[in-house]
Amino acid sequence: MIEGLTDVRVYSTPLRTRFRRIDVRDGVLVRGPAGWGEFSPFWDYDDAESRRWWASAVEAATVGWPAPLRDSVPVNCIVPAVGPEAAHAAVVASGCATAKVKVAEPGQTAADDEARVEAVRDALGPDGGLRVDANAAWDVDTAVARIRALDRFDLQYVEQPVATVEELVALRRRTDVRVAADEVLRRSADPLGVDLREACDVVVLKVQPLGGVRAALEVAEAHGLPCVVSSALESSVGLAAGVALAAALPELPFACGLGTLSLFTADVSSDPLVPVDGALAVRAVVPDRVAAADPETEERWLARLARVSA
Ligand SMILES: O=C(O)CCC(=O)C1=CC=C[C@@H](O)[C@@H]1C(=O)O
Ligand SMILES: [Mg+2]
Repeated sequence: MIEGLTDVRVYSTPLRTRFRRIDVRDGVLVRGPAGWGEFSPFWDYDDAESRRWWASAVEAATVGWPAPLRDSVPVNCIVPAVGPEAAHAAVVASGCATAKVKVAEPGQTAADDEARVEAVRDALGPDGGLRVDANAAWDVDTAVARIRALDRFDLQYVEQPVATVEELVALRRRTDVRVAADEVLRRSADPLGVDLREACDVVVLKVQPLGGVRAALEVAEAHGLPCVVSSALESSVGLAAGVALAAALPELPFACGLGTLSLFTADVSSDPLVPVDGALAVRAVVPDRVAAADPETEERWLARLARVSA
């Protein structure tokens, strides 16, 4: 057992829809004097990159989070790379006034993206917030053309359309649509030091990849741009850390990307962090319903935890 921690539980849950090229989400939940924390770096992250994810779990379990400035956090509905009917239904079922749509999925076409985004605009109505996330898939010319086509449906912003800071800067000179930075920040070795001036209008903050709520607050302060807190596709335990960050930010101008439990077939808690009227309550989560992972998954996570926490 790691010092100060009283419980270590491995969870594993199938996703409803393939997302980020995975079908099952798994991770470790740890309990300490301040509550529960989640450690769930994706399997394509190496041990060095996973250290910030571990720091986030340790913060949650041992010291907890800064005092909240609000008691609920508006969230967007997440729409994976599904067909237009399923996209429409996901938005309506969510009750959220804002939606984020995945675009540029490998194997899909520009027409697939446009049909999905059109269906989401239809479901939201003209006043809803509609953003897209390309996960760095485009080059600058492609991004300019695709964003122009998708902005027929009135985009709030486009998240990580191209891969690098330099490309973001070049793109921003050629589009009027707001640009949000995600991967350039969360996968950077130095999230405080990345030069985002001229690269984006919005910063996406994710608690685990940035090393905890306090570390993410420092990143927000360093960049001085409007922030959106998003999940790293976590169980309710990890989502609670995102909600705590969103609740502690001095300003929260946009809905947050924390409405991702709809992608899970089951949660670790009998009181899951799902949006009610488009918002999440700021509260602690107790994982009282952890479905045991298979022995091989359990073994893999405990070995990973031992390496990363060493
Ligand atoms: O931002 C949201 O609404 C949901 C979270 C989300 O999209 C993501 C969560 C986890 C991994 C990422 O590929 C993805 C993202 O790129 O933002
Ligand atoms: Mg993103």
